[in-house]
Amino acid sequence: MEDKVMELQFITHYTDRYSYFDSACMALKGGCRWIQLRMKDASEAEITREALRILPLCREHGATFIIDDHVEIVRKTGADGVHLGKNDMPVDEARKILGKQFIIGGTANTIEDVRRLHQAGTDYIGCGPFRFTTTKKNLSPILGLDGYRNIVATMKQEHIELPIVAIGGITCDDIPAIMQTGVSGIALSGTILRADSPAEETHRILEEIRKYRTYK
Ligand SMILES: Cc1ncc(COP(=O)(O)OP(=O)(O)O)c(N)n1
Ligand SMILES: Cc1ncsc1CCOP(=O)(O)O
Ligand SMILES: [Mg+2]
Repeated sequence: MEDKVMELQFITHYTDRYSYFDSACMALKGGCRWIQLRMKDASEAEITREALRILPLCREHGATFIIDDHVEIVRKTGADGVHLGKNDMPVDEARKILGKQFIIGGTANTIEDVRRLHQAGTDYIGCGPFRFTTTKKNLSPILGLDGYRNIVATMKQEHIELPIVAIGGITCDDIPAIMQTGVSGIALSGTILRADSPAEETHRILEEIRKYRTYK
């Protein structure tokens, strides 16, 4: 996976305003090239149906397509990868099923989580929450800027090289400070879905991230 793709991951979330497909369309229109289909409380059949609509759209835009939680749906649909948290299938088990060709992301809230995910062979880490958000139930403790600074510093000391994507309640105004903690990118949902123009907001967010991002 190209380093450049890891700048912004748009995560879908149920709203009365937009379908999952429409929200993915708007993020892609705004220039995002990394989409995560997250459909909490939906059946496997519903997630599979939506994934099969969004996958060709991501292919047309040269975007990476990740599905939340469901290793088997990723394998069946040929999506690019899966995102797994502490209550999902362990990353090493998912790796045995998916092999090296698929991307596996993992959720971390502490440096211990990062170490464990690194050992297990994760490709990137969604690290958060930055602040409180209603998009996810049962949030882990809030990290804030200091949380990211400490995690990034310890990773450097321990030579752990893994892209860290900050997540949780992030808006465009937060991006300069978060990017300056040394994280690789940003994952978000609500701030794009609540915007008057989600595509324009995606574009604005990407421009902000790019001001602070150094490409390897
Ligand atoms: C990029 C990214 N980071 C973290 C998460 C959260 O995953 P998880 O802890 O499994 O919680 P749910 O999203 O499944 O509710 C994520 N999805 N994406
Ligand atoms: C999936 C997830 N994991 C931690 S916070 C979060 C939700 C991110 O969405 P938002 O940007 O709306 O807070
Ligand atoms: Mg999960």
